[in-house]
Amino acid sequence: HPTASPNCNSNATSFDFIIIGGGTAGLALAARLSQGLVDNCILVIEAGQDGRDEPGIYIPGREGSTFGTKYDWNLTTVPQPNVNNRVISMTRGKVLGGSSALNLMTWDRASKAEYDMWEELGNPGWNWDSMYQTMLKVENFTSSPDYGKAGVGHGGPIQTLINRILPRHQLAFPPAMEQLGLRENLESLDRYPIGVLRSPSNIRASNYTRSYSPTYLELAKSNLILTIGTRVARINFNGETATGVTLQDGTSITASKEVILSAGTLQSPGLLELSGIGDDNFLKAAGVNKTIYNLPGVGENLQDHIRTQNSYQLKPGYTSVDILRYNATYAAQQLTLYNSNDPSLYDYTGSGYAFMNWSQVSNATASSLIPLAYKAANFSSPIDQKKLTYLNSSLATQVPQLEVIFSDGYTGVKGYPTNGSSLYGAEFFTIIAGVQHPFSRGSVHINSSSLLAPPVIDPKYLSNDYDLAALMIAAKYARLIASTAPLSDVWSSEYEPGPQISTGEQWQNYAKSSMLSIYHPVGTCAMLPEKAGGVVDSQLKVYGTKGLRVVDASVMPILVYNCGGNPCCIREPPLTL
Ligand SMILES: Cc1cc2nc3c(=O)[nH]c(=O)nc-3n(C[C@H](O)[C@H](O)[C@H](O)COP(=O)(O)OP(=O)(O)OC[C@H]3O[C@@H](n4cnc5c(N)ncnc54)[C@H](O)[C@@H]3O)c2cc1C
Repeated sequence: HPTASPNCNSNATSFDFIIIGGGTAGLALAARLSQGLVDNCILVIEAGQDGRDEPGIYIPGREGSTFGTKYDWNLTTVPQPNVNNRVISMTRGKVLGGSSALNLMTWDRASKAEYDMWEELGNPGWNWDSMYQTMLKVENFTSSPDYGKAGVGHGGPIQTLINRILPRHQLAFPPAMEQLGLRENLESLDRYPIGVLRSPSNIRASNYTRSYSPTYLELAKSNLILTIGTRVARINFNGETATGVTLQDGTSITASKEVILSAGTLQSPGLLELSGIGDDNFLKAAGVNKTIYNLPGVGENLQDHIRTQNSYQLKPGYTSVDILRYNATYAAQQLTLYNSNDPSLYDYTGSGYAFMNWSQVSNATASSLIPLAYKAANFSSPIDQKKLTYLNSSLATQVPQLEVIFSDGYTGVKGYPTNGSSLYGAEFFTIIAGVQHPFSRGSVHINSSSLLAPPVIDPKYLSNDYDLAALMIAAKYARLIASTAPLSDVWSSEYEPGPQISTGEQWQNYAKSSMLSIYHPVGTCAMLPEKAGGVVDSQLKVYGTKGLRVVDASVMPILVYNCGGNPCCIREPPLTL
């Protein structure tokens, strides 16, 4: 393709647009800008390396193997007093593609009502109808008899499919959920997700590799310049106008039109603060000398999904992905099959899902949780008011409150049995149960003017009785699911938490000791009116500035069920430029 200008190359020191962060949203936006503004020169600056040749990233069945490696920012929360003072991992991709390189490849979408709520919160144009059309443009679904026709897109860059590998014992999950009153829903991506289903995954059908945001680069023209392994230290300003960025090594690069921040929910706020945009008090305490704009919403409103997980030992005759961890010969055979593009256990991604509201757990559950929600809610917060609406209006039947994931293999907190122990070599499945609209909202801020100081992440997990009770109910319900036929026929014992947990107090303690994040932090540069704590307006422009936007999952004002900011959730341009 012809370049915008001969000066649009990697040696340039001036660009039209600079995008900070070549992650999920950053690369999608960069490619669409490149296509739409062919005369403009666009620079993407990504701190991580290119991981497209890394098997831990591209082999679906190796999902999770990159956590804690150089591809992960290895962020953690501060100790969380309500979960036994534990420090919770906040896995985030530090690699081209960002967290889409590390995520678990579940391709799903929230309910219509949850997107419509963004508009009701003061963001004209951000509703199901407009976002759905652009979300469909993201994907190219390979049709399957195991999934419906509505809700899937065709012709987009991200390849999605129904996984060809299905653990035999997972076949018992949908009928167990149906026994518990849930219906099958094979069009879960089309407005109403409630039901039990086999979820699509973002995998390329041609070679069974992860299909994720770097795929967008294939759409880009040569006016897109990508710099990897380079960290932005701050955004530069002339008065209130963003003029470019300074890199970690001190180099300055100019943006003549816009700087676009896409460093993710946990790092975009810090870059704003280091650049002088945020709550004046935080900036001063951290040693940031110059305030460009006092914007107290920066880094606040942190919301995340929470989960527990129960694990069950499979009866003899069932093979789970656990075999790949203890049987090296079998694992090598499966890898050979994978590398020959034959069906292999390494194709595996989680696909057993159920979404439901509290009444579907039981009417008594809904009745007991609603008063706790009213106690937990901050009535001056529009976010909390909307969360109450989900629970206590006609929307209660449409908006999922509980997500259940049938996860093959052991994915608990206690740990897989150690080599030498009697259960080493046993195989498990895990029922993960996630609370979708918790009321806890926390924050992420800098506490130092040094770029290298990790952000102070405090999600305030389980800081109210609703979240704790909901998580406890979720854990108990996971046992009920496992104990319902025909799923009850495939396992011999509950490995975690174990049958000794039975009283209300014990379940409560289990919820506290086993709670984990489900990796969907959002909301810290919220798209809300400024007086409601917003950081960006409905064009994603940062209040009090010119030439600066934020486009990543941090702008989501209110958590949507399950989908944490995958491109399936993030709207593509056009915005007004
Ligand atoms: C383990 C895990 C599992 C998940 N599973 C799913 C799933 O199955 N389905 C689903 O829909 N969602 C899932 N999610 C959520 C989803 O992946 C994220 O919400 C989404 O990827 C966030 O996109 P983003 O663009 O906001 O941020 P990111 O994709 O994280 O992008 C931020 C980018 O900015 C870069 N960066 C940060 N600071 C700087 C700097 N100073 N200079 C330059 N670059 C910088 C980072 O390296 C990164 O590449 C999961 C997430 C994780 C972590």
